[in-house]
Amino acid sequence: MVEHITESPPKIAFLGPGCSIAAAPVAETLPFWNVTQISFSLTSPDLSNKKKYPNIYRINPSETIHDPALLALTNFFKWERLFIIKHELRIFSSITESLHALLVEKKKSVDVIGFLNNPTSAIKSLKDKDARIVVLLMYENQARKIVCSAYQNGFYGSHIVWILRGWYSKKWWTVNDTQCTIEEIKKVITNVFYVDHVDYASDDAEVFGLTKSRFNEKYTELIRKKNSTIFKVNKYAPYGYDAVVMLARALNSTEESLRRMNKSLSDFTYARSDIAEVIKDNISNTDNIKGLTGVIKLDEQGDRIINVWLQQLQDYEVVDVALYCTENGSIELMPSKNFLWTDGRVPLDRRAKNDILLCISRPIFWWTTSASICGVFASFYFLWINIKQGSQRFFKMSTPPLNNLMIIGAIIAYIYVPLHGIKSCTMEVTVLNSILCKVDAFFISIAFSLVFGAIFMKTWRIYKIFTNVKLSKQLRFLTNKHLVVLVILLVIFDSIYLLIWNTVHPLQDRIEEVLVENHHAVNKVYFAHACTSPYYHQWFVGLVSYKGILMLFGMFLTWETRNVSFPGLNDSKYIGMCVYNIFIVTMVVLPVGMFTFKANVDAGYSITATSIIFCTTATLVLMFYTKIHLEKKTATTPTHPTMSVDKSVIGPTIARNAIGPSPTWKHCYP
Ligand SMILES: NCCCC(=O)O
Repeated sequence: MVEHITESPPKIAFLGPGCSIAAAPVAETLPFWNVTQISFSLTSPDLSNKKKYPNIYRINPSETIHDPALLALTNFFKWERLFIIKHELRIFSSITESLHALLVEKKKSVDVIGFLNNPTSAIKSLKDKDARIVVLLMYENQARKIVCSAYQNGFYGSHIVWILRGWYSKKWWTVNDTQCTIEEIKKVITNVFYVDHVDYASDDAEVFGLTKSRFNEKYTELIRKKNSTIFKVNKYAPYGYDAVVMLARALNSTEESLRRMNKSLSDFTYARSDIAEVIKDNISNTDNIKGLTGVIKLDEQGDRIINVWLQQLQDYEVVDVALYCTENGSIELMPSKNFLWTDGRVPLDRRAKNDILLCISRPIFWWTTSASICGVFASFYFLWINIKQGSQRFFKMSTPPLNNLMIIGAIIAYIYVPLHGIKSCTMEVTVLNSILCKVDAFFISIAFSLVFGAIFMKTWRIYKIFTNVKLSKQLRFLTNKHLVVLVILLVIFDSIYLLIWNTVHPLQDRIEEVLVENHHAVNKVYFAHACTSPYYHQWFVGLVSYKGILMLFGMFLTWETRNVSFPGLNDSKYIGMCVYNIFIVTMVVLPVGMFTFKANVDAGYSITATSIIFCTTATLVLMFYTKIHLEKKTATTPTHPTMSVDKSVIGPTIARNAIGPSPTWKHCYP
């Protein structure tokens, strides 16, 4: 620029330069010499700033002309989630600003990722965010880097769409300046769109002696004769032609205007701002003249108004598939052209979501329900035996009232199993399910208190009998009535706890996301019904803690009385087995079932239901079947209660109390 300015004759106007990063400083400086500048290829939105660049006029449109066209393209395919990758140059930052503002105004989700030299982190970020629709704002050499990095990082496929600027050279991916081969790059650019302002008029009218087809022939011929590694067909060539035409016309009309003022263009010096103003006026007024690129219309910023092509790369050839009409915002589809997609479908802007509700399968539900029904019948049978045989020695010694409570607990536990699995399996929360949630919690909690509470009380009494010196005083509080009352107190405590829980933070049915499977084009999201409440975990831990403490204490008592062997306390061994059984099921199997439920509803429910049925049945069998068996056996061969205690194991205290049936024995086993 300085060379041109300093060399004679004085320059009235500049044509170019070709790239915004070179043109911006020129455009900022030329006004000091009163020189006008015409652009045929500068697209930076910054150059529309008339305060900063008062002397530049663009025969070509600004990049912002593509924004509404790109918006229309995304609307056409219902893409709402977009990613912009920009090269950190001023031109692309300003393009990004205007595009981002428009997309956000239209409620699109837009994520902008910038890069300077190494595109790897940008690509990794796209991959992490599962980007699908990616707009590239960069020169083509950087686009090749991006695409190569996408290949190297496996970020490509039929689900990804790239939207590029149409001013890249025709086969821009064939330039070998990356670490990828052309074939590798071609694997990435399977779904590519260009937004590209129109470069030729629709008709073949003559402009200054040349039609567009003749111009194109001459231009391509010229390029062909040149060194093909340097000279490539540039889409701005007809704009260059039109720029010269427009400038020539403007200078002609300027001369006319100046003549009326008794001035001439030949009077121009760098100090003649008056002449510069007339030139600028005449450029601004060259509206609606016909050029090779169509009718030339400039907006108030001196930028060209023109339609935009929406093009698609089909079989690695650019195809005009639709025309965006800038003035009315409509899209005109090209009748003979279709959008083509590598897998035959329009890619989605995000993984499709396929919601699947997991339900307990019918066979599993019916199997467990059948087992529970059998359990209920067995429980009633044991209840009947317990009541009927209550006066028989072995039943009587095992505390029939506690046994009754235990059987009632077992029945409730059995009923819990189908109740837990019967919840309606629809994609909506129902009132019935919420009621079942609450009932479930009451059932399992009360069942536990009745079954384990009864067993615990028995163990406790055995422990007291064999470890307490002042047995007579203590046993007054270990009568059947007292123990039954204690079990009922546990049930009351449970009920109060659950009532408060459900009043303060009611348990509700909810549909929870339990698993997400990421497939290429679709996200399978699995849901299941779950009972939950605010502060669920805190409430749950509270309930389980007190039951856990009771259970640990029960374990301790069972361990302490493990060597007691006395036919009068014939079920102590079985009580111990029940306690271990309940402990393992409650502490290990049930939590496994709860956690498995999240990954596999059927497996989770099966584990939970089976463990409850097994644990309850084992308890009933151990506590009652053995007694029935013993009762039958002793009915045929009468035996006399004897007591044997392994003194070395149970220690002196137990041994001392275990010398013989105490007079207070009757208090305990009336
Ligand atoms: N329109 C292609 C060149 C971009 C620019 O530097 O203005």
